[in-house]
Amino acid sequence: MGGEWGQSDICPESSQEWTIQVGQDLLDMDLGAITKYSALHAKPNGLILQYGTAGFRTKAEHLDHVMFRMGLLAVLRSKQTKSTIGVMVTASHNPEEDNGVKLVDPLGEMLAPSWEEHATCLANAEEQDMQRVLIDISEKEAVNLQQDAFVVIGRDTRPSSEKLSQSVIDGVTVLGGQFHDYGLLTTPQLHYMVYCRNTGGRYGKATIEGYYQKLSKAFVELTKQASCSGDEYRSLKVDCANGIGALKLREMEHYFSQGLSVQLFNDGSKGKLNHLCGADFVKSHQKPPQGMEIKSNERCCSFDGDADRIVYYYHDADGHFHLIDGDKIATLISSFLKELLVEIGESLNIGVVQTAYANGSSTRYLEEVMKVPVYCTKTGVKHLHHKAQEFDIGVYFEANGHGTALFSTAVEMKIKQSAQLEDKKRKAAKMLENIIDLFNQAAGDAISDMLVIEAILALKGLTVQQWDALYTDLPNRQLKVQVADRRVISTTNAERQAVTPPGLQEAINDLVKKYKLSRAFVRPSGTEDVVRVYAEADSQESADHLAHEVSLAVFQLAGGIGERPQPGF
Ligand SMILES: CC(=O)N[C@H]1[C@@H](OP(=O)(O)O)O[C@H](CO)[C@@H](O)[C@@H]1O
Ligand SMILES: [Mg+2]
Repeated sequence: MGGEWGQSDICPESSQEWTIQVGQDLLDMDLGAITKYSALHAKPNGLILQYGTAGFRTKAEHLDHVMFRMGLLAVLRSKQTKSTIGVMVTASHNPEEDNGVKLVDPLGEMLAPSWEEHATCLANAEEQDMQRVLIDISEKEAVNLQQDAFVVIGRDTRPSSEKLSQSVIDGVTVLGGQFHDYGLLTTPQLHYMVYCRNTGGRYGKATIEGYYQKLSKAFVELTKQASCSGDEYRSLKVDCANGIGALKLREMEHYFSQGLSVQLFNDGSKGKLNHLCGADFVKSHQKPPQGMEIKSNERCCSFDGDADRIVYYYHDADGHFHLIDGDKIATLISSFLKELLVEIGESLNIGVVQTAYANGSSTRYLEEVMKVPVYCTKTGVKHLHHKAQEFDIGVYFEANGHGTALFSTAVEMKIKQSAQLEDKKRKAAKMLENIIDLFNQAAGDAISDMLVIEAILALKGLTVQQWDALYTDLPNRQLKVQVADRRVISTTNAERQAVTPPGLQEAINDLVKKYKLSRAFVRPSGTEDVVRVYAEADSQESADHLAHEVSLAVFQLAGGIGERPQPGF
């Protein structure tokens, strides 16, 4: 995982005379108090962490200082944006012993890139440099320290999360920020709270009740219109990864029970968080979670540890496992939305955003059958989210099940005018209005996505097998390779081609040529200290061979350490 020990080369040194430049309002920061409290959350000497794809993540025992400092940073960001900022304590699908933290920007989005750099500098500053770094950030970002600050905090169910979120609160308070601690929340619920608070309640009420009511009302309205409402459509098995999703789904289920009954598994009452269960396990092992009994053709889904990802699956009559991942979820959602737009008769544009991990069959189906434009961005939802904002309706999903749909103000305006439309169009517009309310537009959300999917399946009268049959995934394999320094690999073209080290891309090109319908790429992970390898081909055997051969090329050309990658999985 992310933690490294050594010298930080990330933060520029500022001038020795910085004290002279400090304006009067900077001195208003109670620097003495910061130093005093910071010592209580001391940084282990030499520990260096990087704000990665999903914030900071490492072993929980190394994170106390990071939490305190992210409390400080959230206050500065709140003052600068004159908005509420969120801080979420979670390590999502990573093991229970890990933890992590990420900041949520005013519209529920991921932290802006320049502030990610500040986060890294602040987290890595040695005690004696803390004041300087804080002042540097305030100066660079022209933070008005007189401004009020408000921070909202949420945490997952990890044993370490409560204490770590208290350290965030310490950081917020020492810089004079106000806060609201929501306690246990899913990550997307915290994003929702931030979005609500910064849009004057227009998006919804910033309470857990407000979240449950908004989504459930939309879901119940939608499913009322479904003509197929047999039991088959009304029950779903949910693997909650022994995480926060179980608590929140249990609280919420009675709000929507007239439209759907959920049966919860891995609800945290006995098993360990993310252990042999959850969306990440199911997607990467391509097998069902432990602790869930699946009868043939039953519709099942898995959340990850902080409930921002979801994948579906079922066993066919022969007992074969079928995974329905984020790509197929995006396909179902975008085809439904496209049909609604056609019915309403509006020429609004719709686009689907994926990453290099999207299965080749999904991209082909979307482009060639559905005639929907598809775009590829770098891994990490912030990239997909950003791209999706360019469309009237932007649907984005990572193959691992993290995603949502975004709707522009143009769409919302058109729907408002729908009262003047003829009957059939009005019905479609009403449906679209409810679907918009059902999506969490601040972030990918397992609970919200689950309800969207369930509503669409019911409205279209689709079984899980019919959904799965939209297209057939190309067999694929993902592997990890250990190297001394994964930064030796740099990529371009939305991570689909390696630029360095020299010779690596040429080697991959030669290997790919040996297989049919094949594709492969490598990239350094943003959340683990590994290089990820992805390969797909016309058969599982070929995909496995190709992935193995590419792993060997990485090992040889990018400074592999430990044992050479072995064939077989
Ligand atoms: C291949 C893969 O699934 N990568 C995941 C993983 O990122 P990496 O940078 O690959 O470690 O964690 C991210 C955060 O949860 C998620 O956004 C991303 O999709
Ligand atoms: Mg997650």
